[in-house]
Amino acid sequence: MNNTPANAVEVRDLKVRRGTTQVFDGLQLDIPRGQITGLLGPSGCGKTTLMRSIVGVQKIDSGDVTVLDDPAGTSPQRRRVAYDTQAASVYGDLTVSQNLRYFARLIGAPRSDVDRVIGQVGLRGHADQTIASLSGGEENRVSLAVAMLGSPELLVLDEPTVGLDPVLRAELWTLFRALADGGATLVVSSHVMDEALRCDRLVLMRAGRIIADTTPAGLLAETGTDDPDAAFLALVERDEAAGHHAAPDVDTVEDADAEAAPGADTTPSPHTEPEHPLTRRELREAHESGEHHARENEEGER
Ligand SMILES: Nc1ncnc2c1ncn2[C@@H]1O[C@H](COP(=O)(O)OP(=O)(O)OP(=O)(O)O)[C@@H](O)[C@H]1O
Repeated sequence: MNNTPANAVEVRDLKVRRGTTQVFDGLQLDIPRGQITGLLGPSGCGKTTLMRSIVGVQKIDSGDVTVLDDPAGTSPQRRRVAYDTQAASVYGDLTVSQNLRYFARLIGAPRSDVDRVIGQVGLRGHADQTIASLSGGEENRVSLAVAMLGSPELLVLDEPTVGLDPVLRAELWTLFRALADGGATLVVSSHVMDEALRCDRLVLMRAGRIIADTTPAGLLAETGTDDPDAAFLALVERDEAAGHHAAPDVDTVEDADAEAAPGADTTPSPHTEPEHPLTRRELREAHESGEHHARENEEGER
């Protein structure tokens, strides 16, 4: 196993089953520090499952996921790794700044971080609005702001720009670049291929496999096109020509609820998604229940 400190994340022989779907069957991946790595691929290819594995909330069957030199999900990472899920995980009846002050206290981030992150996600004008009164895109930006509290070393962002207009998307990518320039490592998933060109590195996934691990320039050069969508299609065709299946076997997703860890908060709420526990949300739950959620990864999915 390569323990190069230059990597923020190392995935070795990862096998993950979700329900009856074998999502990964021996995945290998290195994610370098201080860069923006884009995770791209069609819906269901395993992007979220990989992110969950990196932040340590996904039960794995076998393999190793090493994050910032420790096993994924271990307690040293609680403040060093942030996870922004697809579903915003904030309190609807609190204002933007109340939410951020609350989460800042939980993770021990300086109070001055609250103003900083509200400004960075462009929500200064909405700081005193309740979450329930925000648009979906604004609410997602609050969740992103929560992830940025405490200046984590690794930010894992699941489709952070979904539903945003092109101007806001461009602003957020400028922010991601500034965070990486400041030394942070970002893992960002997206369906939008033109966002791929803003990453330092691209991991293109298909049906639980990595079909390309490259750079934007490498992707375009390798496929002889200047259009990232065409480049991705070319790689998919190449993958198909090599005899790989289009999708993993999916028999049922009926047992999706079985993924909630014992003790996890499964109370339905428009602002939480039990299936995707948030690292900072875990902190909140641990705070509220007095329990330590490191055990979630041990007990995991049933
Ligand atoms: N709770 C679950 N129970 C059973 N199967 C699941 C569950 N969650 C995900 N899967 C399956 O695992 C596979 C990978 O899903 P995952 O959410 O990681 O994909 P994704 O690439 O993030 O998709 P999207 O871009 O739509 O978010 C899919 O086939 C999905 O149907």
